[in-house]
Amino acid sequence: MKKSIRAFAPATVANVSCGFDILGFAIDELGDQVEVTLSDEPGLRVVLIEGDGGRLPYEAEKNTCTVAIQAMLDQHGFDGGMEISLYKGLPLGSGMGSSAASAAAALIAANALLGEPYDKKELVNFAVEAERIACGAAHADNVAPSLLGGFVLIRDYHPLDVIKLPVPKGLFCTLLHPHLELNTSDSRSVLKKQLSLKDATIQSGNIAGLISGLYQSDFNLISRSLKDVIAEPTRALLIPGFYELRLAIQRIGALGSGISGSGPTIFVLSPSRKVAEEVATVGQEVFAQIGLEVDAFISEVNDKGAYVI
Ligand SMILES: Nc1ncnc2c1ncn2[C@@H]1O[C@H](COP(=O)(O)OP(=O)(O)O)[C@@H](O)[C@H]1O
Ligand SMILES: N[C@@H](CCOP(=O)(O)O)C(=O)O
Repeated sequence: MKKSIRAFAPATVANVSCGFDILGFAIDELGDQVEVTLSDEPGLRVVLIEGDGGRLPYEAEKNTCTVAIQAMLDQHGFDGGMEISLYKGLPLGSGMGSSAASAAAALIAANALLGEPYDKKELVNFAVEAERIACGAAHADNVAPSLLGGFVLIRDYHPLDVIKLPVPKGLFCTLLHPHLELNTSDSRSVLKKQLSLKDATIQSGNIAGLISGLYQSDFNLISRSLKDVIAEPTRALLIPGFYELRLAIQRIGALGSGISGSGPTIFVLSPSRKVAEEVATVGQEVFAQIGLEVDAFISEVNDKGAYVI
């Protein structure tokens, strides 16, 4: 029988407001699964995709699963074949790192089939190549937390320097996914190309504050730091209900809200499960008032990341 390995990789919240392209965290349970099977026929082939409504490409050079594995094999030198089956658990263009979860799960499974020549941090180098074809930018703030779990900082891209950060106990996230689709490439195209010195200073203060808050488990500091002057001002205009939700969750004790990745999903951090649940209820009311359906999901920060099933 041909050898197969199946892996799961979680959804992720990239940027976390003040960490544009340099910070992300992983979510529990929601994610993609990929099964990779060794084949006698050389090359990579996507043989099955389920859960995508027939929208994802089977071409190896277009699917993030195969692009990521190919980047790994180019370095590894393996010249056999692999067949890839993708089971999508994440909606496309949602801002929950859908393209990244596929790449991360594919790499974990293929790496395991080869006897784990690479550790998870090394796999990030291959996964960013998949993001390059998915949205035109090799950003690592979805693939790194999806692979490693927890909060992950991308200190540098050249070369990649990926740092796992502590996860404070009792921190909960509510994801509110309005039934809209935003492609990451489109949401990147609305970003302003220049940053003022004033905004660079504000953003630096907040990212430093957020990371300090994670190290100190200081919810108040985390709350004060969840601000974004780079991407949010232009992207929030693409998400109806964004500011109404922010006002509503402030009244019930949430720490803060922001755009998950490039949206339209909104993440809200809370100091307890109880508040996170109230956020889900309030969020559904806010979106109902503007006639938008929304899925709410509550999760602790997933510290495990992608794994072989
Ligand atoms: N395995 C895959 N899973 C998801 N998207 C993929 C995959 N392979 C290629 N893509 C492409 O990536 C784009 C979706 O990525 P993106 O808009 O960044 O969504 P998300 O924000 O959820 O990651 C689509 O154009 C899709 O065709
Ligand atoms: N840093 C990226 C993150 C995109 O995340 P996604 O989940 O929307 O793909 C960006 O802000 O463009």
